[in-house]
Amino acid sequence: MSGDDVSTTATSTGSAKLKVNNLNFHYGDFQALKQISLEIPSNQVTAFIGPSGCGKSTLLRCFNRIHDLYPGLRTDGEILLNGQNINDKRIDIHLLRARIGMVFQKPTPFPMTVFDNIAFGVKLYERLSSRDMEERVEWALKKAALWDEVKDKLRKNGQSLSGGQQQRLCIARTIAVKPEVILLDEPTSALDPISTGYIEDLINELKQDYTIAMVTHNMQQAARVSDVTAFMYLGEMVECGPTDGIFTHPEKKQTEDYITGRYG
Ligand SMILES: Nc1ncnc2c1ncn2[C@@H]1O[C@H](COP(=O)(O)OP(=O)(O)OP(=O)(O)O)[C@@H](O)[C@H]1O
Repeated sequence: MSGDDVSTTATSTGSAKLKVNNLNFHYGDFQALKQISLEIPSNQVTAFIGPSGCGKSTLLRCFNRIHDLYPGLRTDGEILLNGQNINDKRIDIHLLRARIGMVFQKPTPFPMTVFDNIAFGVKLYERLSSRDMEERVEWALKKAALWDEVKDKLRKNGQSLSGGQQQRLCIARTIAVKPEVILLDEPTSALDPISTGYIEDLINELKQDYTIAMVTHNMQQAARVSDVTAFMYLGEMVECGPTDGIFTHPEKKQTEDYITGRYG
């Protein structure tokens, strides 16, 4: 565990919640991330963009060590969460995943009731009375802007909701354990424009309480919802900075070519 506390490090956009230093990642012989360094500021939305296969999802998955579940994968370098290196083998991986929650591209509610979808994760970390659990479930559903639509369906199977509702249920499930960081991997790519609008509004609300890192293929979405944009190419971090600047006057030609649709 690192003794350095960088949680107050000032960046151009705010204090860093996550700080990545010289991160490399290998799938067997293939190096998917090369010397990645960046800061993810607190209470802001950082969007990762770049052509297919450039390593966006791989990087996001490094932030809560999902790769640990699979053999043959290798990582080196540091990822500091409030100054603590999460790649340190002494880190409690379950607690880490409570602090850094993840929502995937395809809505993945558990095959259980709406209520239990949320209560399940909370029970892994906390012992709550029935009443407190009911309050937590309601709180999470309200935060995820889903409560009004499901308050009479709490005992229905979560998988019976619409796709957009299922994705908000997954966001509610993530929020319910009170994480510090929420990772969103193309959270709207399976959704219609109305559901996408809901999720984008929600992301905007959630950044008041959480730090958000998201992968998106949709450049308009990155421009609409993110404060910071990171452009990746072939496993490298090409450019990272305030979203306005990246979209109006990128420093690197590769970034400009990508955002103007010249490749990718
Ligand atoms: N399990 C795996 N085993 C081997 N190589 C992998 C594995 N997962 C991803 N890769 C490779 O790592 C590179 C980065 O993949 P990754 O999924 O992170 O890219 P991405 O930028 O998120 O792509 P997309 O936008 O298409 O989702 C790609 O070349 C991919 O083929």
